[in-house]
Amino acid sequence: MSVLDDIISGVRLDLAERAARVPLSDVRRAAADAAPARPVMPAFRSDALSVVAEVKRKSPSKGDLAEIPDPAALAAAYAAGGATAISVLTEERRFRGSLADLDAVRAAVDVPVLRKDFMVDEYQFHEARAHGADLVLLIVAALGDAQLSDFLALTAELGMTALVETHTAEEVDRAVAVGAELIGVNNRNLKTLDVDLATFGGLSERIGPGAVRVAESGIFTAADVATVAAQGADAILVGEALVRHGDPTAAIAGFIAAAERARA
Ligand SMILES: O=C(O)c1ccccc1NCC(=O)[C@H](O)[C@H](O)COP(=O)(O)O
Repeated sequence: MSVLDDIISGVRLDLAERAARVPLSDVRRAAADAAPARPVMPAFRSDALSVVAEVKRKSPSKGDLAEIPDPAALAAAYAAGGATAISVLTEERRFRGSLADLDAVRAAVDVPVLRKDFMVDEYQFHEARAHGADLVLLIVAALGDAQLSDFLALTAELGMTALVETHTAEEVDRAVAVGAELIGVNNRNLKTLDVDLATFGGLSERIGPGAVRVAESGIFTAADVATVAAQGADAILVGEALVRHGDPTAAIAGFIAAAERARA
């Protein structure tokens, strides 16, 4: 079983437990009653590099990263540095995230908030919206074609935007074919956890100019940002480097400046 399969097994167990406590009909109602999702794409289509800054306590590849006792304060620091969106890991077993983190972050910032999880069931989309998510993650490797298309449609129906994550040429083609507007290339292979920053560069052109291109994972330095920006990244998604940084506000501002220099 791959790491991704293993994570998804745990996600399904936790989901079954939540669904037994709160039926889908209640979650649907809560989603319908939630404040509308914030617009996402205009900010991502601006000329400057967009930074999606992640609240990440722990990961399967690195173990414990940071305590983050106050995710709202961290998110506010990210927004102050110019983050375009905040990614909140809500998976509990492997990342020590929670829906409570999502609630806290959504209440603390005005920028859009991504529910970063392993979305495999309709329930999670209504749940994401009920907890204020403006974006959700769709991992192409975890979904069949019909699911990918249905979940993209459900995301839009709920007023949210999908970040459609890929790692191979075939997955990029599937993301483009389904009409994804925001396509991520994860430099981390979720089956082996190997990280190779060159993955983005190898797939960027294949995405083409129609979608916003997001370079995800393994980005630590201004030089890393310059590399992916020169390869066509419109946005970066960064977790570990920011949660371990003493001054995440300055780090994000530095990433944006590095991209500007690389493109000049
Ligand atoms: O981070 C992991 O180890 C991981 C393992 C398996 C599935 C997903 C995983 N991470 C989710 C992410 O995509 C990253 O948190 C995100 O791209 C930020 O990565 P990084 O900047 O390298 O922390």
